[in-house]
Amino acid sequence: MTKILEINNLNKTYDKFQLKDVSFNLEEGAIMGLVGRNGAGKTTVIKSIMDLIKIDSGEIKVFGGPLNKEAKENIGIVFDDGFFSEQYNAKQIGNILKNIYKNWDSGKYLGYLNKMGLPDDKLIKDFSRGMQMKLSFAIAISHNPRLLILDEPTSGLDPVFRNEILEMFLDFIQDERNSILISSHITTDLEKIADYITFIDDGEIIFSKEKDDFIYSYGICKCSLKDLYEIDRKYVVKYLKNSNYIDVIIENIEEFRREYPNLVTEKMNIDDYMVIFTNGESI
Ligand SMILES: Nc1ncnc2c1ncn2[C@@H]1O[C@H](COP(=O)(O)OP(=O)(O)OP(=O)(O)O)[C@@H](O)[C@H]1O
Repeated sequence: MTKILEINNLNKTYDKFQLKDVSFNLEEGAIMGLVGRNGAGKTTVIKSIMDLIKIDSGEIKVFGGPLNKEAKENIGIVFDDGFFSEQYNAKQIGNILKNIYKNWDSGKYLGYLNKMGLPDDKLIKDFSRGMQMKLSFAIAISHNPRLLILDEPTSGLDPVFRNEILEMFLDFIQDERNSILISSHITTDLEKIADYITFIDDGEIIFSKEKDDFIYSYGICKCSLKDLYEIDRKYVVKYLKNSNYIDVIIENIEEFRREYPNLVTEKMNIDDYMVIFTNGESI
């Protein structure tokens, strides 16, 4: 598989925060969800990829090479904060961008505005947040990028809006050449559309793997402290004490179920993993 994005041993230090040897890859035709709690480093990774901040060390390749002008033309980016030109309407923005992007496709842009029910004559400052996000997406996609990078694109949107946007993401990767890197706190969205999940915690990658691999290899065991001490520690990623039981992240869940048929286990989801991992203890 061709790699669209390769990040190797990325390090970046702020006063009180560090990205530590961050490495992961994104393949052609795939959607990768980047998850982690507030302040884990997701936006810092995205800014590093886009060369918006100076990194300390590491190597970042897009489309197999450095982020040059041509590579930038092939990336569409959506950040969650604010809109760059609120005093314009969507039509005026299209006219500006067609002079900036070599591959700007006016027909596609107007088609997206239409499909998303966005008026082209209303000032952007009068758009709702959902409308602004949809417009950001239409802009990001209308210069025919091969890689979309989206930082919290669905936060603050209602489920109907979110669903429409998720459908557009799936549509975007249909041709199997395009890829998406999407950071989100709405892990249920990622469970719906992502092929890969990368979990970052306190500047470190905890795992980066296929979503199906995540779902099938991990599970939760709900047990007592006594049970916990009887479980072979090779299965235990972390555990979290609750008021009257313990949640344990179990690795290699199928084998675990065969070895401990009497213990109660449940399917793992990304939210549970993040909560137990970040608040829990190692054995
Ligand atoms: N310019 C900066 N100077 C100093 N510290 C910074 C700067 N930008 C970000 N940080 C710190 O780096 C850490 C990671 O921030 P980042 O925005 O990457 O997290 P995030 O995972 O995107 O969080 P969120 O989900 O809340 O958006 C935070 O502790 C933040 O305060």
